[in-house]
Amino acid sequence: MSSNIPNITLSNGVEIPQIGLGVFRVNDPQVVVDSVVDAVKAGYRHIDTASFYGNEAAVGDGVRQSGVPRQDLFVTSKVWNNIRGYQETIDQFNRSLSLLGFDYLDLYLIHWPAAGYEENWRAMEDLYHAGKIRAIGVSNFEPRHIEHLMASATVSPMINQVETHPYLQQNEVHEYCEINHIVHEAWSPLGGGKSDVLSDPAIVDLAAKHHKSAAQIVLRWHVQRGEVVIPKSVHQQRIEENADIFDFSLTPEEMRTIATLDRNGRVGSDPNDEAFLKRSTTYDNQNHK
Ligand SMILES: NC(=O)C1=CN([C@@H]2O[C@H](COP(=O)(O)OP(=O)(O)OC[C@H]3O[C@@H](n4cnc5c(N)ncnc54)[C@H](OP(=O)(O)O)[C@@H]3O)[C@@H](O)[C@H]2O)C=CC1
Ligand SMILES: O=C(O)C(=O)[C@@H](O)[C@H](O)C(=O)CO
Repeated sequence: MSSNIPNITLSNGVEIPQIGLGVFRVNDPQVVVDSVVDAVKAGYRHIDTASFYGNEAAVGDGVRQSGVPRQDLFVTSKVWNNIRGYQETIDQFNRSLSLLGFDYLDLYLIHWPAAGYEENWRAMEDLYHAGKIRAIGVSNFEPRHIEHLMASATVSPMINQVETHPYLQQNEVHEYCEINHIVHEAWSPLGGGKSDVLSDPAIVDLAAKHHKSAAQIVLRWHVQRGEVVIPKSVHQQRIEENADIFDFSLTPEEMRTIATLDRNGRVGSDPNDEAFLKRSTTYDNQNHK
């Protein structure tokens, strides 16, 4: 099955497929490989991982078993909060590249705005200029974090990946990114399996009206806002379903209806939580939790 997933052009001209497969909390390497292969079969050309997820090697294996050339796939990884300083960032990037079995990355993100992120960024700028990374960005950055970064940066972030779904619409971040030519990428776009958003009556009504699933309505809402989304599933049917959202559209009134669902429905950690940011510098993988 092929799906016509469109690309979005980043500020440096690099194109990123608007839907990618997320693999956070997919711990069994074979399940990671199978999910990546299933996603590519379903038309995905974008995979989102991180050193924190502990599955970069399996993602690389999935890419090599997908039957699609590496250069036709867009792979993201991220540097975690325990990596402090310029050289540590360079070394961590090279560890991720080695685990993935790649000689370049399409996108590399600072995972959270932990103290000293300016130094992480300086290393990423050099890796970008050296052609080891095609695009660089940030994750979980509030506008104030980006403003602070830009005081010393020479390359502007091309993406900001933040928790976003109808119960946490991140409109301030969305507008800031739009004004500053930074693509808004949504993590936990379906609520991370920890939200009631997929059973919200308004979403369920729209799903019935469009003969689509609630997940497809939510993902269509994201893409019509111009966001990149990275839904995670380990089930082939859902992986296919999540990409099958380009044969319908939501009307302006329906988009306005979903806009009214916004509430502080955060399912993950909060970048404004300094205690979390400090604590997270002591973690080196997701299994600390
Ligand atoms: N930068 C950051 O700080 C963060 C980045 N991320 C990235 O974002 C990705 C996506 O976010 P994530 O939190 O994983 O979760 P999502 O919001 O993508 O939701 C995934 C959950 O929804 C279920 N699901 C998937 N598709 C459907 C469907 N069509 N219908 C019903 N349920 C469905 C999945 O179950 P099942 O697998 O059983 O189908 C899973 O439990 C992550 O995998 C990771 O790559 C995530 C967190 C933080
Ligand atoms: O936010 C949380 O509580 C999580 O577990 C994840 O957001 C994790 O911190 C992460 O960044 C995954 O990419």
